Amino acid sequence: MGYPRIGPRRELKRALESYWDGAITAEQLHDTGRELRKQTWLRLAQLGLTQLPSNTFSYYDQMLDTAILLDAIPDRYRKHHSLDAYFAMARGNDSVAPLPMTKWFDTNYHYLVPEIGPDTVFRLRADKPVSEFREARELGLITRPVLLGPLTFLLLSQAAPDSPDGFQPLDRLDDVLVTYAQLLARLDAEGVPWVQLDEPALVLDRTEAELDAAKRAYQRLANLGERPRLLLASYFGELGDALQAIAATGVEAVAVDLVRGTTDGLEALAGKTIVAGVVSGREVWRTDLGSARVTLEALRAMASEVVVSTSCSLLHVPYDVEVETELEPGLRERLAFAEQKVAEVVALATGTGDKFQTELPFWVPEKASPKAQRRSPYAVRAKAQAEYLKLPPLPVTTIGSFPQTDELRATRADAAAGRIDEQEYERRIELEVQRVIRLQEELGLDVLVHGEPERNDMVQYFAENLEGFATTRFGWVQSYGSRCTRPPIMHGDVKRTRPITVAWARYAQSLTGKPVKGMLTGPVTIVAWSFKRHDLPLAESVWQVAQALREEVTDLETAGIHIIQVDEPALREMTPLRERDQAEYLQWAVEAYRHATSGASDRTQIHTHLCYSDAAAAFAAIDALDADVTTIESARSHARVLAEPTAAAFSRGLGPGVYDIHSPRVPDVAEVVELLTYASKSVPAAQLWVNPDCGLKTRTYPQVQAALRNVVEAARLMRGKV
Ligand SMILES: Nc1nc2c(c(=O)[nH]1)N[C@@H](CNc1ccc(C(=O)N[C@@H](CCC(=O)N[C@@H](CCC(=O)N[C@@H](CCC(=O)O)C(=O)O)C(=O)O)C(=O)O)cc1)CN2
Ligand code: MET
Ligand SMILES: [Zn+2]
Repeated sequence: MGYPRIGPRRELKRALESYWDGAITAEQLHDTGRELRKQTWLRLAQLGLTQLPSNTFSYYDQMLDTAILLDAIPDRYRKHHSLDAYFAMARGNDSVAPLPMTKWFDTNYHYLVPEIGPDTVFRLRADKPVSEFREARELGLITRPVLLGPLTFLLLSQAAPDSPDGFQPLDRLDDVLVTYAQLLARLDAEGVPWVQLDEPALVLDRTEAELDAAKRAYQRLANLGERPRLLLASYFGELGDALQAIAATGVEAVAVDLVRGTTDGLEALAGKTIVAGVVSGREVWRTDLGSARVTLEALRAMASEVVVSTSCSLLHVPYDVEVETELEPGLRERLAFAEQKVAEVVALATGTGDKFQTELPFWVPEKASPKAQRRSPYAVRAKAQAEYLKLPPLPVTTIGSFPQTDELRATRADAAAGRIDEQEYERRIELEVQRVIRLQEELGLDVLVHGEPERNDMVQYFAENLEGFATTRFGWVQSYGSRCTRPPIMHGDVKRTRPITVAWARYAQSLTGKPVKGMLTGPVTIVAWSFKRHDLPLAESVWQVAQALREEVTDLETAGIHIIQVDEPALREMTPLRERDQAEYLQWAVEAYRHATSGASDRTQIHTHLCYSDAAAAFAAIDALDADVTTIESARSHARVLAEPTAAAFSRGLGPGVYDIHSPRVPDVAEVVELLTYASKSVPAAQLWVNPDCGLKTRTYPQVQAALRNVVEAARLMRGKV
């Protein structure tokens, strides 16, 4: 369905960042891209894959590539040269802000949200799919170009700012289809035998009108005279009601996710090819080949042809487990990354390969745990905290991380390679904590943080310090653009064997008379951004992490930390895609969060932080977390979320972000005052906090210093007024 593209050693990341720094030319960047594509196709062919995808490469994001393919480029980006326009849409520049970025379904991958208006002119710019097809053909390989389908493209786009009320990008379906039809004709003329159209949006709850649109769209494409054969690819869940709509069209093949879905109802696809996604593209356990064969056998009775595949693109897993020589061998042999998964697909198709069975213990659910609850209700705690902490109105704080400098990353790399000993490592981190504390005191912040300099990543760091997780050396997975994470692998029961964050928090607190906020990543987020177990319900894994965090909260309190933040930026991301599954998830997710935090005494203030989340939709869940203070991302959207009735009903501490940390721009005082003035209309002054949108780790010190100075100044101006 698709393959990682960042490079086995993150070659694309390095090339992109060098290009953005002006250190290499566009031609050199293209050379890296070409080489990565070539290596990928050759490797896939060598592994025995007979149907190779193309056009799955991207310099930043496939959604953005599709907007370019259709020439749906907002005017403000048009004055730039094409590659620069592309990166301006992706990252912004001095004169123009980027397109918004958001989560791709329930993954940790982020896409750019195109803008479609009633007047957007669609025009085919087929260069990329055509040239990638030709590149592979020059290597002697015929590929299947992969395109984002028209439904998913429009359903994930946003209405351009000047659109009339009620306009939806999907209203432009007919016009977009004209361009897709031209594209299919163009690919046909190139000799392309098959085209894959990705439609993951069809596995979500869809209205009748949307299902009708899907049926109409694919009927129309299928009825074209000159076209390659069409593979409509669904993934991340079951097609449900969309199955009938698609079955009624003339597409030759349909890909179905048989890891998250079943074969139920697939008889509807009789006469078509079923591309059977039996190897998970989302998790890293070896496939149970025996039960996959049973599934494939069942399908043979339903379809004219069965093709073996992964459940979705392999973009979401690392390249190769063989290079992870430091993993415990007993664990490594149970794992499959992209290369191993392709080998599994080939083994299933050819009927070869060992009959590897993942025999894991069956989990017996424990008795329901008692309700996790703080000792007193919020109002009582708020009073105890106000008396104890004596914070000024509109307290100023940050979200946790300070800039991750090259020196810090080098320090971590030196420690890992044994070039410096533990003592020297700790000395360097102490110096960084001192610098961060001093800076915050100078700037006049009210609640300080230690800056997270010891953490490589907010999830990986905890995983490295808990039992039950393994971490990799090269297992990078793209999160957005050039940014990657190495998701930890949950493979056993999670246990905390020693305090994790306490020593650094205590050290930071010893340097200042102001309160230092302890900093933990929440149970849902730690699990969401890890590879999960498959022998244990998700809720149980999350609960185990919650128990470990609960112990950490108690130790932080004992060490004299009176404000503790437990971040849950992935709370919304892990929400099941279908509405019918959402209530149950929210219940156990919230329960786990409360288990992690409810050991705290009344006067300990619990903060939580959410970002990349549609806070308006999440306010009810946020309220249920029962945290004393919640900080959310809002600067980029000009705090519009606060206009929602759900926000007005929110009765706890709330810190809407006033500094967009995803941009190098420094907000001025007037701008922050304006945001705070707006916020103070819906949030009572006694509840309002002042903070950036998110952590500062991707920014530089000069930016952070200037921005925080303005934020503090704005808060002081506001204190006189509210
Ligand atoms: N897990 C996770 N998911 C998340 C987020 C997050 O913070 N964590 N934030 C949101 C947005 N996603 C993001 C994802 C990644 C990064 C990010 O900055 N990633 C860094 C890597 C972070 C990391 O793990 N760094 C390690 C390893 C650094 C490294 O590259 N080391 C070199 C060697 C360095 C040297 O020799 O100097 C190497 O291994 O090759 C460290 O600092 O220790 C990057 O791609 O550049 C930011 C946001 C949502 N999802
Ligand atoms: C993606 S949310 C980040 C929260 C974390 N405490 C930080 O500041 O980096
Ligand atoms: Zn955040």
